[in-house]
Amino acid sequence: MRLDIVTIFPEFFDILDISLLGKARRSGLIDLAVHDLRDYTHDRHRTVDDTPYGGGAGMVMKPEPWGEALDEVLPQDPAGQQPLVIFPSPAGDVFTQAMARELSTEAHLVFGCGRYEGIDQRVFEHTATRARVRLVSLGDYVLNGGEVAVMAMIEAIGRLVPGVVGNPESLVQESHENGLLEYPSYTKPASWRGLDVPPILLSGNHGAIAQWRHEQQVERTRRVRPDLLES
Ligand SMILES: NC(=O)c1ccno1
Repeated sequence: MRLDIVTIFPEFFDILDISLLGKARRSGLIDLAVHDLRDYTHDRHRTVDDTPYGGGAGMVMKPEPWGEALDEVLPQDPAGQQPLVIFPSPAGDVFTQAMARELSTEAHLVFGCGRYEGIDQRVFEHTATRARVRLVSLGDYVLNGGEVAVMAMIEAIGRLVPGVVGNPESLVQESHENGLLEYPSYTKPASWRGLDVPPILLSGNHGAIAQWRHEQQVERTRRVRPDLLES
């Protein structure tokens, strides 16, 4: 999987050199490049924003730097499947585990990190003439920019790329994978500060353990996220 990130804070993504994603990059499972939007400006101040047409508070990201950055990142003649360009936005489709799994099968994802009051609308329109474009939201709240959202999405998507997580079994019983929240987990010691591990987990009866875990998932989901049981 190829990942490109366009941002005015490239150093924000230095953390992607460590942990599972860093290992996936070194093994070649994931090819990631971060691009500084200011490298596509041509004035002394490396300007990426300007005042909004129609007035209003704040600044809007100029289209020209975005156009030149995406000229470099997107294939000029997309022979194969067009890349998917994702712009984090509170106005986007809500990011879910199902979406993460869907996106983990993409060959090339490009993430465009907006800042200020947002990106000139024509960037989305022009990019859609040469790639698939999706606005995606982490949830109903506003961040100062897209970088935090892109970090979360890359983590959620990257870990689902085959080979990134050592034991794929560990991906199966996670929250939201089967529409339910995960069951509670325990490890040694069997008793800690007067709190004991549920005896069923020490029974060695794998069938009974699986049943108990499913019951825990349903109970936790009903208590915390009843909406998941409606879908
Ligand atoms: N809710 C979000 O994903 C978001 C992205 C940028 N600002 O907010």
